[in-house]
Parts: sequence; structure tokens; C-alpha cells
Amino acid sequence: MENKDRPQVVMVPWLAMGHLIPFLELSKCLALKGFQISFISTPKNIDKLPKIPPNISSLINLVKIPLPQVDNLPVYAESTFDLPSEKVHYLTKAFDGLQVPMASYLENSLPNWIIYDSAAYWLPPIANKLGIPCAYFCLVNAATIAWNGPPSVLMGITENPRKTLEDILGVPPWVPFPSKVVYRLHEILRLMKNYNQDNNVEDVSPGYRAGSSPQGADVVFIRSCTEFESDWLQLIEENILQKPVVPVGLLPPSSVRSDDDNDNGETWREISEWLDKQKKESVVYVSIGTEATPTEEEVVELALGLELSQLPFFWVIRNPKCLTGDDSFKLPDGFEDRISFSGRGYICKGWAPQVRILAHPSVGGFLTHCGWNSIIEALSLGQALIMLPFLGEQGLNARMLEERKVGMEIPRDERDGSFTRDSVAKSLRMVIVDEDGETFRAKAREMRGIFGDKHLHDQYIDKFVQYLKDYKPKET
Ligand SMILES: O=c1ccn([C@@H]2O[C@H](COP(=O)(O)OP(=O)(O)O[C@H]3O[C@H](CO)[C@@H](O)[C@H](O)[C@H]3O)[C@@H](O)[C@H]2O)c(=O)[nH]1
Repeated sequence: MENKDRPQVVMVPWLAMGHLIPFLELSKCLALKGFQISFISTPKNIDKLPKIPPNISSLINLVKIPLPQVDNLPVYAESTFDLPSEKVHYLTKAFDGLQVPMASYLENSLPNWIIYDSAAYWLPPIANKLGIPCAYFCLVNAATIAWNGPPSVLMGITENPRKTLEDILGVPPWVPFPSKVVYRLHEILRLMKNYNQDNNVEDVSPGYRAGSSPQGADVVFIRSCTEFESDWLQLIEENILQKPVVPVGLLPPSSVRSDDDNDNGETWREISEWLDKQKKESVVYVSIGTEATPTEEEVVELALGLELSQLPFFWVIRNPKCLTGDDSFKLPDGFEDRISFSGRGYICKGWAPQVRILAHPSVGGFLTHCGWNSIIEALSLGQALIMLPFLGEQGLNARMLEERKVGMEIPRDERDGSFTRDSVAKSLRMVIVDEDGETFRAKAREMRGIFGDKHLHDQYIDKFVQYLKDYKPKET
């Protein structure tokens, strides 16, 4: 078939590694099913993407649209990875500036579908005008969407029944079954601080953006599955979003992603040499994702807790150079020397081949911030979790997973969120080596049956593809 005769899909991910990667994974799935994809992002983000396998590379057209400049956004910053979290709203403002070039791209290409991300609340009206069906691809789980609540409430169209801090800390009134998926006080206080900051810079409130993205879509595709959260999926489809919600499955990664070989395998060779020397299931892999910016105190407690645990560790630290004027990844004095002298730790500053490390037989647990990508990757490999959520919906994910007993949260002070090196060390030992922690390890291995079931998730992709092909646009 000629490429121009294939069904065309335009993908519009948000400017964040944790979004670009799953959008690209979904693009690859569609290309393998015969679709022609236009994957739109800014030049630097496109350049950073994992390599596309040669058998489908001609079916994924990487489209670079330059990011408009806005005040206070450093010129080099094109994704959340390049910024401390308190500056992300400038990136959101710049992203909104893509509306005009995006509209003209769509007018010229007239694809069969547009699949967009949470930040692009302005895309559905453009798609409607052009008569192109559009889908919101939701990269968080259904429990999070349910916690956020109905779009009309988020957008300020109908009254918000959650008025007090107590209301916000409790189970939302629209959740009809018992739930432990709630935020802690320190998480809510941090979210409110960010919300107010964002409100001052962006043209619309973060709530309006979060509500109108699913509201404007013809269908919501979600990276989830009924085997994991059927109650929540049903709740969001029937009561919260009140439109078709189609799970695309968990998109579990293959253990060797093509990005691992961007330097001809040099990085991996060095890392695997170190991992190969460690005992089976003894190493803790530590990463708090691509967005969280811990305070200096948090970094110190984390570092000293790792040391205190006596466990070997692999710690990937987001490149501190990205964080302008910010020294929050300053490690405690002498820490790096002690670690390299004893050979007990591997500190990787920048980007690590996460999936490949998690799949190594020496790794016995994952200290994680609970980003949805990381959770899926870890549980698809049966790794137990030591959870330290920082921002966004990560706290909700941690509650959900603690309930499933696939790991434990590092205890934090309820009000200020502080944690100690002792609690880091204790939690690590509990999940990775203590006899009492065997439940966590066993439950995490069991969860692999859902998260790592390739056949199950291939079936989800088949149904998703069928949905795209069978869709009949509504009469206007
Ligand atoms: O050195 C690194 C760092 C990250 N990754 C990959 O980058 C992704 C990171 O995604 P995630 O674990 O979800 O973390 P964040 O990028 O910090 O996640 C943002 O996006 C997620 C999906 O929307 C949300 O769940 C989080 O709360 C939000 O912070 C994963 O695929 C990792 O494997 C690497 O391969 N190497």
C-alpha cells in the first residue's frame, strides 16, 4: 500500500519525556498496524526521541514545529526535563503558542484522526472546525481522572462540591465505592502552591485545561486496563467523563528500547559491567523521574538513607545543569567519594536506560516517585516498589499501589512532607531484603501477570485499532 493511502493519524504529545515516550510507543503500535503517523513536537524533543525501528520508520513522520519564545522561558528549554518544576508554566504558555502553526498543519494534512495530550485543550475546536475526529490520550490512570472529577467542575461551569480542605483530603463525593486513593495534606498544599503559580502565567487555569481536554474529545483513550482497575474505568466512562473511554492497555515496554543504543551501547556496557558484579536481586534502582525537583534537604536524606541501608544502589539523577540557578541536586559532602571508593553505588547524572536496568537480574527493587510510566515498567518486570511521590498524581498512584501491597511508601511528615534518612533505609531494607517484606516482593511478582502480559496488551491494541477504523463521526 502506498503511504498516502493509509489511514493518517496526527499525534500531539505534551512537551515532557514521560509523555513523548508513551505517545511514540502508541505511534509505533499504530504504524505496525498499517497507519501513517505524523508525530508533532519541537525540534529538540524530536531529536531526543528513541530511534524508530527501521521496519516502521517510513510510517512515522517526525514533524518539527519550533516552540514560540515566551518571557522567562530559557531558550534551551523545550521540555519539562529542562526546567525546575516551578518554571513549567512558562513552557505551557509557549506550548499554547503552537495553536496557529498546528492549525495550519492540520488544514493542509487533513488526517483521519488527531490524538492529543492533556495540555492541548485548544485542539478539539480546531479539529471540529476541520471535521477531523479527535481523541484525548490519557497518560494517567482512571483512578486519577476520577479523583480530578467531572470536567464541568474542573472548568468552573458547575459548582464544586469540594469546598474545604477536609473535602479535598477525603474521598471525592462522586466516588461511590470505598477508596484509599486520596492525597496527603503535604501533597495538597504543594499542589495548591503550584496551581496558584500556574494561574498567574497561563491564559486559562490548570483546572480549565484539565477539564476541557477530555471534554472536547470524541473519545478518550487511556493507558490502562480493566484487569487492573475495572471499577475506576467504569466510573470515569459512565459518570465522570460521560463519553467512550477506550483502554489501550498498559503498553508495557520491551526490555531493550531502541534509545539505549544511541551511543552504540557504550553507556549500557559500562552500566551492565557494574550490575553484573552485584548479587542477584540485591540492587535498588533509584529514580524520581524527569520532572520532580527535590529540595537540597530531600536529596541529602535520600543520599544518606541509601548509604545507611547498606544496599547496593543505582541512582539516576536528572542532569543538574538543566536546572538553572538551582543547586537542588547537591549531594552531601564526601558522598560521591565514599560511594565510588566502596563501589557500593553507581550515580548516573543525565539519562539512564531505565527499562534495561530494571530488567537486569541484579536489581531487586525500585525507589520511585511513582510516575505512571515508571510504575508500568517496574511492575511489568515484577519489581517491588519503595515509593516517594513528589508531584502531580504521584501521591494517588502511591496510595493505590500501597493498597495492592506491591511496595511501601517512605513515611513522610503529614504537614511538610519531610522524610528522614532512617525511614529511607528502613523502607529499602523492608522491601528488598527483610523477611517481613516478602509479601511486597511476592505481590509485585504476581502483578507481572497483568502488567507484563504481552498477549493481553496486544489484544487491547487490536481493539483500539478496530475502534479507530470503525469510528463514524457524529452527524453535525
Ligand atoms: O534517566 C531516565 C529517566 C527517565 N526515563 C524514562 O522516562 C520515563 C519517565 O516517566 P515517569 O516515570 O512517568 O516519570 P515523569 O516523566 O516524571 O512523569 C510525568 O508524567 C507521568 C505520565 O503522565 C506522570 O505519571 C508523572 O506524575 C509526571 O511527573 C520512563 O519511561 C522512564 O523509563 C529513562 O529511560 N531514563
